[in-house]
Amino acid sequence: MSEPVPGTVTTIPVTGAGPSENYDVLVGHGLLGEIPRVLGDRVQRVLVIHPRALRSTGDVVMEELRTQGFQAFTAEIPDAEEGKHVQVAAFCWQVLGQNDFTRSDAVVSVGGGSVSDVAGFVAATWLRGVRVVHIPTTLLGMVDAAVGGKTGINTAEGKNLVGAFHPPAGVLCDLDTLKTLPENELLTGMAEVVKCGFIADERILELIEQNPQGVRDSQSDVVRELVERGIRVKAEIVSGDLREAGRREVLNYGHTLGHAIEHNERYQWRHGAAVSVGMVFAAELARTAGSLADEVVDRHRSVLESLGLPTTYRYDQWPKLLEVMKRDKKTRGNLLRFVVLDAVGRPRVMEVPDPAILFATYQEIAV
Ligand SMILES: NC(=O)c1ccc[n+]([C@@H]2O[C@H](COP(=O)([O-])OP(=O)(O)OC[C@H]3O[C@@H](n4cnc5c(N)ncnc54)[C@H](O)[C@@H]3O)[C@@H](O)[C@H]2O)c1
Ligand SMILES: O=C(O)C(=O)C[C@@H](O)[C@H](O)[C@H](O)COP(=O)(O)O
Ligand SMILES: [Zn+2]
Repeated sequence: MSEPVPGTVTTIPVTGAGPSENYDVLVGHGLLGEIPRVLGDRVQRVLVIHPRALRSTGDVVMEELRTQGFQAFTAEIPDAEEGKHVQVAAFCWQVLGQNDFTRSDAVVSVGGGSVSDVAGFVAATWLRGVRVVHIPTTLLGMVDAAVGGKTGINTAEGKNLVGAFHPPAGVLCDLDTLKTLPENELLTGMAEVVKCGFIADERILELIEQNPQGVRDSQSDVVRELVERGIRVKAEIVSGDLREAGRREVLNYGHTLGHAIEHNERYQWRHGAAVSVGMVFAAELARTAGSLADEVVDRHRSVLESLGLPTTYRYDQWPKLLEVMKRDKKTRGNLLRFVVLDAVGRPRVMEVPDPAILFATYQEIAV
């Protein structure tokens, strides 16, 4: 077990509706040894949920837990979006049941956002809620999915349609785990970092623009700064609105079209890639409405394309995308709602009652 390097652990606090919903996100190297402390004294049994690709990290976590006197069990789940399925949740519930997990026991997720989403949902629903600790192993998981307590699974009709708000007891972002992450996964995760840049922290955009090589190296100083800045943006927003009664919706920037594209691609596109197209669409929508300057729209394309992310989608798919977007969680009745910008750092929600406006905007990104 690697020991944390003294002085290099960053702690970012997140607050919920009450003290039991407060937790810390730790960023650093060699953090896996922190798990027992984050789990707390009362926990006896721990279910470690991970996909096959993270088996060796899962084994390290299991070993650490057993060394510390916990009863540790494992559930190996299908990879990526295949894991966000009700049958996978049912499998995990079965493992919890067969091993007598009580309300004082816990779940640990080891993996990307798909794993923290389904493991968080399992923890939220088992006995109506047990502790969960997330160990994100993708950039996207660290800056976004593991933080904030949104959990969920997909259904045939759409993305994340079933879920719960269930804040973790803690999040351990061990940057060492990113060493094995393929570059494509690092870059698709950057889409959510760019999102944080556009909605709240322009310095993020500058860092990406100024460090085209550094952003491709998961162990670089600039990636660590981006991870920490992304987490701070998310932590600040969810701390005021855990259950998405209002402002938290801005974290959905680019997701209305993005989720529809993921569904349309049968989840063969990564989430971040779809959100990248969705952000350009949202920027064009704001330009159509006359609220966003041309140069900010252009900046969306230049930043995202510098990361190798897509910014266009197939023209003939519009009717199918529109159907799926009607089930977006921001929709109210028949009214579609989109997060748009008035400027960098100034997001708001825009209601779009006229599908013709959406179609006209879609033509700006369609190929
Ligand atoms: N709950 C939230 O707030 C929230 C926020 C953002 C995204 N999400 C969800 O997160 C999911 C996307 O997460 P993601 O991009 O992390 O994808 P992912 O979890 O599907 O992981 C992507 C791939 O990377 C592999 N992988 C993970 N860690 C690795 C490592 N260290 N080394 C090598 N391979 C590794 C996985 O096995 C997988 O094949 C989507 O389902 C999205 O909806 C949720
Ligand atoms: O945390 C949030 O709130 C977000 O919207 C973050 C998104 O990046 C994330 O993809 C989230 O899972 C989307 O949530 P949904 O409510 O649109 O399913
Ligand atoms: Zn997202």
